[in-house]
Amino acid sequence: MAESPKPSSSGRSIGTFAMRWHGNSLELLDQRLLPGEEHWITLEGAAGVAQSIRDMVVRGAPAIGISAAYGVALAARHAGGGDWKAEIKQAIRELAASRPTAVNLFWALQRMEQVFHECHSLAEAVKRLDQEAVAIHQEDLAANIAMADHALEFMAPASPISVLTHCNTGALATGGYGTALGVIRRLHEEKLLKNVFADETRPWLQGSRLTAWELARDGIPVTLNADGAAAAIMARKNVRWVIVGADRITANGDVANKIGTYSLAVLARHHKVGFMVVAPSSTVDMSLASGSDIPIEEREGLEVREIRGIPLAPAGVRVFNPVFDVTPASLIDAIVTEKGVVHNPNITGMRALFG
Ligand SMILES: CSC[C@H]1O[C@H](OP(=O)(O)O)[C@H](O)[C@@H]1O
Repeated sequence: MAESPKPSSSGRSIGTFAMRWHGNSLELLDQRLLPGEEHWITLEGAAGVAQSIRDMVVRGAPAIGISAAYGVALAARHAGGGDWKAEIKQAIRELAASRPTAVNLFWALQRMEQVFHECHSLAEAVKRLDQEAVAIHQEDLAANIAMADHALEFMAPASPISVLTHCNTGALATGGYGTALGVIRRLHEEKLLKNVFADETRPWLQGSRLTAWELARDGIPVTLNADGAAAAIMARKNVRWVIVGADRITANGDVANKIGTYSLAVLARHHKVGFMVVAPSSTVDMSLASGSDIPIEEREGLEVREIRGIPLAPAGVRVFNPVFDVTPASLIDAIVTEKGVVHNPNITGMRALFG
């Protein structure tokens, strides 16, 4: 079971699988080095947190938002005391520029900025921004638990099922339990999980390096597969659901998620396998009408050409490396959030839950 945030005796330390908040510093588990090495990085400023998000030391839409919130709290904690307001505003700008697709980042920064504007002194800002960041973290963990409840009630499997998942949506990517992986954890806890097929999820390998590592640590039955095996698995392995996370969900129910999610949705529809998206409401962006409005991050070609410095392609070959894609609502059977389930998502269903 992934760790849940635990306040220390000082009440200032909140720890989970991927991050530890100490009030004057943030520790991040460097996810670039997993599964081979568990190395923690200690950060004392917003710039370091922004760089860690950009470099994917920490990744996963909710975890990006939570880390950014702690980054703003660090900016207040270590403000020089001169023009402290300018320092905090600059920190928010730097964090907002770290990655473009996961709306959780901007949702969290907006919450922190709202609190910041209510503060009349640096001392007040230090205290209240710390409290708000911790609240964002703890609310995300609570949302993870609520989503698992809603998903189990919605799926209501009569006997253990096999599922397939993509990327990493576990404790490493969230406040400490998981979105899609939280549902998978709950299926296992309820003895309703036969097996999880985990896509390796090229090129960054969140599936082989992170999901397989998380699930194996928790004794959850996981089978790692090449991304290209997903179709054969759906054709032959009696998978009941494909369960994935999200980085941004628009007003009509379109979903941006890790590259490869869209093809899984097409395959699932073809093979009559259920397709479920699990994400907290901090991932919903009702200001965008459809998935075509979502900014899709493209990362360095090196991430495809090499792995840890080992060439996998001719040096300098041109690469197209979008790290997210958009799955149309029409291919999604259910979007599960802590506020409830949108079945066969569309603008009406999304508005009913998110206004
Ligand atoms: C609950 S994590 C949501 C989402 O974030 C991941 O992207 P990345 O690893 O690039 O941060 C992936 O798309 C997950 O599904």
